[in-house]
Amino acid sequence: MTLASGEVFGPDQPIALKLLGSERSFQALEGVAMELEDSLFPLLREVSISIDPYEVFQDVEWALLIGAKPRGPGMERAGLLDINGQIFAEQGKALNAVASRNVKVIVVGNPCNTNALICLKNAPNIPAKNFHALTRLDENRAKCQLALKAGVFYDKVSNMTIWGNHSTTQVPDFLNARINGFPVKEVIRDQKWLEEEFMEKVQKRGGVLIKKWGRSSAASTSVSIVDAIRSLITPTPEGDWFSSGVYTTGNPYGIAEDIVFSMPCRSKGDGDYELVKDVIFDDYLLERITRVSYLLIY
Ligand SMILES: NC(=O)c1ccc[n+]([C@@H]2O[C@H](COP(=O)([O-])OP(=O)(O)OC[C@H]3O[C@@H](n4cnc5c(N)ncnc54)[C@H](O)[C@@H]3O)[C@@H](O)[C@H]2O)c1
Repeated sequence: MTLASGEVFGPDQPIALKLLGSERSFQALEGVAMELEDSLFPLLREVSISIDPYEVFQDVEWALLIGAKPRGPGMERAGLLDINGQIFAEQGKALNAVASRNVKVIVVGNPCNTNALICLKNAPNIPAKNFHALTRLDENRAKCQLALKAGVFYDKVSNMTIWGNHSTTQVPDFLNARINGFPVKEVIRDQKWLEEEFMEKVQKRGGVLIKKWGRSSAASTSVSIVDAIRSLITPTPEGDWFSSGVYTTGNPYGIAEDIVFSMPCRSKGDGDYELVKDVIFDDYLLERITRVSYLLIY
């Protein structure tokens, strides 16, 4: 709805929404398409549905890969990876064959870092830099927790990096984050809270929400997808940055090459990004980043 309303790509940019479904979700998607059509969005010029990624991805400029099989009771992580690996390998091949050469791909379906890596490996004709794993929801959650603790509005929290994976092993970086322009540690003088409560709250928030609500977050996830797109098509405010799970080859931090890892990014607003160089590390942060990059490789 937000995409169709013009709030993301601007009031002068007509859009076509192509929805990729599975056989099981086709009817539900027809319902979604009806909702979109009946909303009479002036910028929405086309809504189409298919279960064939080669049809849906034809010439697309933005691909939001959300559909994935959730982990069911008793299912091993390896089993989930196997099923989702096949989905994202097929979608990567289809993007490689028919999407715009400039397509930006945001992988939401979990495990999103691994799925993004599988997808980009199957799309060798599209720059690996164009693939993102969504960690913006984690960034937003971290900003929210810091704002609540400091008693400020959340827009006062900046420079928030999520390092690593969209999972409980992620590293929310309170060393580089700022509140009202000051280092977090100068505003929240409670190292124990930062190292223990804050980290755990952000890492486990998704799971806690599922327990309470009975399903995974939907509203805040869609807001974070929109935030992630906006961050790539709007110049990043001076001195600030955003987090995204991106391809590590050539990274300046010493993180293992050839994986997808959430790192701090800046954009000129042209859809592209560069990694931020002026971040600082201490032993606590380095040790945690090393641990999560090790977990992603092995
Ligand atoms: N990265 C993040 O921050 C984040 C946040 C929330 C959810 N997620 C993940 O996003 C995914 C979707 O979450 P959800 O709550 O909407 O799950 P869901 O189970 O409600 O919906 C998944 C949908 O994908 C469809 N689907 C399955 N395989 C498909 C395929 N091959 N092609 C097209 N569609 C397919 C299913 O039919 C279903 O309708 C999950 O993997 C979830 O873990 C990630």
